[in-house]
Amino acid sequence: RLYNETVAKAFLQFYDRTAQVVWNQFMEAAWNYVTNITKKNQEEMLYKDVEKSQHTLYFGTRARLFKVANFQDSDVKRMLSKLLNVDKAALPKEELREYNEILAYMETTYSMAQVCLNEGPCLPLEPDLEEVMATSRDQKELLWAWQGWRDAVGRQLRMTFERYVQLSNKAAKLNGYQDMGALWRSTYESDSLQEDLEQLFQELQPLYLNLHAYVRRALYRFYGPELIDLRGPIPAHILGNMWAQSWVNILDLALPFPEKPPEDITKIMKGQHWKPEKMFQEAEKFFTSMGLLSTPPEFWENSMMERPTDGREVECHASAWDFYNGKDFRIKKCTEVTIKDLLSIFHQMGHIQYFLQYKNLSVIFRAGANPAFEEAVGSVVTLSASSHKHLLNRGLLSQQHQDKEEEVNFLMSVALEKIAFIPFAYLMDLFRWKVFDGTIEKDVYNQEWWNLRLKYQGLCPPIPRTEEDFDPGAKFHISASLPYIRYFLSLVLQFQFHEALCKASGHMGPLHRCDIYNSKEAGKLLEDVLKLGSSKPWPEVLEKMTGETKVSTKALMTYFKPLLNWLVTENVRQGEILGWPDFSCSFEERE
Ligand SMILES: O=C(CCC(O)(O)[C@H](Cc1ccccc1)NC(=O)c1ccccc1)N[C@@H](Cc1ccccc1)C(=O)O
Ligand SMILES: [Zn+2]
Repeated sequence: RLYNETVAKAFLQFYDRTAQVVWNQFMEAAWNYVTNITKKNQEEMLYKDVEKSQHTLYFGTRARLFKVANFQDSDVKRMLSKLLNVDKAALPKEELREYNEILAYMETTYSMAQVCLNEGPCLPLEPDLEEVMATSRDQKELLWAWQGWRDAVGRQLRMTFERYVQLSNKAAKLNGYQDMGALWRSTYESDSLQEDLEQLFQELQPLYLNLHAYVRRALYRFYGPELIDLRGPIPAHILGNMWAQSWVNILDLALPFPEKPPEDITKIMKGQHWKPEKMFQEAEKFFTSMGLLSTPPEFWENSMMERPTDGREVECHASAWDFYNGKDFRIKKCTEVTIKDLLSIFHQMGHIQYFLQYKNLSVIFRAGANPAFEEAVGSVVTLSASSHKHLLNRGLLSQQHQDKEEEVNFLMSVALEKIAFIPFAYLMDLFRWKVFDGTIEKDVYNQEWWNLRLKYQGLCPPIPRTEEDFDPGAKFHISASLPYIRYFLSLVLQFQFHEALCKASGHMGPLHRCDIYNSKEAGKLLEDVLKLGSSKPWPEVLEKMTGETKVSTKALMTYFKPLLNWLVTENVRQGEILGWPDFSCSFEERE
């Protein structure tokens, strides 16, 4: 039967109306589960997931019947093509059930894991183990938390992950993809994605290598030669973060001008009696100050802003939720009153703003132009929110702190967050793409993980690792089957966005002093991009925002230029070796 364009439009309207109901029911069930982890709530979620998959499969198979080639309406063609990928719904019933149980098991194991002190309490990751990793300067205590977490999570997921890979690849093949990595990469609609990513990574290498050498020296000064080799990789447990993905918590050890320490904003927040709700209001106020949309009452009624104290088990990893009814939007976060959590809430509120802006589109287009755009929206606002100009304006700093040396100190704090993150965000999916395409076989998962950690981040595990361990599983996104390359791309994009929004706001001067707060012009530019959702190819959307159609590291390099100059001078002065040439993460063979 020749399906024509008119029929296609009716088909897509029917899809849209039914999808809103089915997706809303699934999101409610998923929300009930992650905010109250019980067997019953898991069963309810798995049931709603099956219903969602049946709906997806019904429309996915029928979308294939349309001869889109001679259709006129580009929206209709784009919508139909997006329906063709049914993801895991392509699996036979029993395997879909097994797959969903595996996904729930991995994510729940991660969320419920704790590390127990010999006699005494067991510590969850948030806030306790993260607090240890951020504040302890005792490498034995850091090792206890680092190893304990990997024993409690990674080791438990190893076998399940192997089956997860098999079923993921089967689902990908049933959708016409080589493997699940190919399916994940397809969301970027680019046939040169991997080459483009490698190019971006290479451009950022000088910045990372100089930061790595400088931080290695700082850690050497504090922990001494028994822990640090000035020509080698850095042990992964002393960087201030469970995964060494952000180094900002060791700023005190790496401050370029220690005689001009930055103010402790967390202390100021606590002194001003900030509460989680006020943190959320502060983030929302940033968006409304730009003329963007405010959150509806449902947001304030239904969000989970703190870890519950009624004994419920919850998933604490922060996330933003769209309930696909144009009204109900939520954030789930186990908020602590810290500057780190305030900035994280800005990031989550960026997801919410995207939901609000595209809520009148078909559900098919209710997504970011690509996943990196989704991640970049909240992060770009964070760049302004964390500027001294903004913090001073909001009463979170008592003075501007902008003499030359304080400026280097500030840029160092941003670099320890953003530049340290680059190789981590890049390798996370380099690892999984290789696992999915079979380059990394299951009997070498852990050593291949550490090969990548050495090659890209210049890190080594603090103690010998075996193939009973599964260290990648100790990171949320791997336990939750969440792609990660979006964060790498977002890191570059957010500076490109920042430059464009700062220009629109009429900002003159260095990028790191720009604050787009209150700028209606920047708000308008952002709004025009966000309300497109995923209805247009992302290069078109990028051009609307920045005038460019390609992701470029230029803005990021401009932002950090003053710091790179200082770092190069400092590293030359110290005679540093950049990188970790000819090193492996070897351990003396145990006698
Ligand atoms: O994981 C996050 C923040 C959580 C999130 O907002 O990206 C969240 C991840 C998530 C959790 C559960 C289910 C799905 C995704 N993403 C969202 O809430 C989200 C993303 C896209 C659309 C709608 C919501 N950040 C990453 C990377 C990062 C980002 C920013 C600063 C530092 C580090 C991390 O912590 O490693
Ligand atoms: Zn995010």
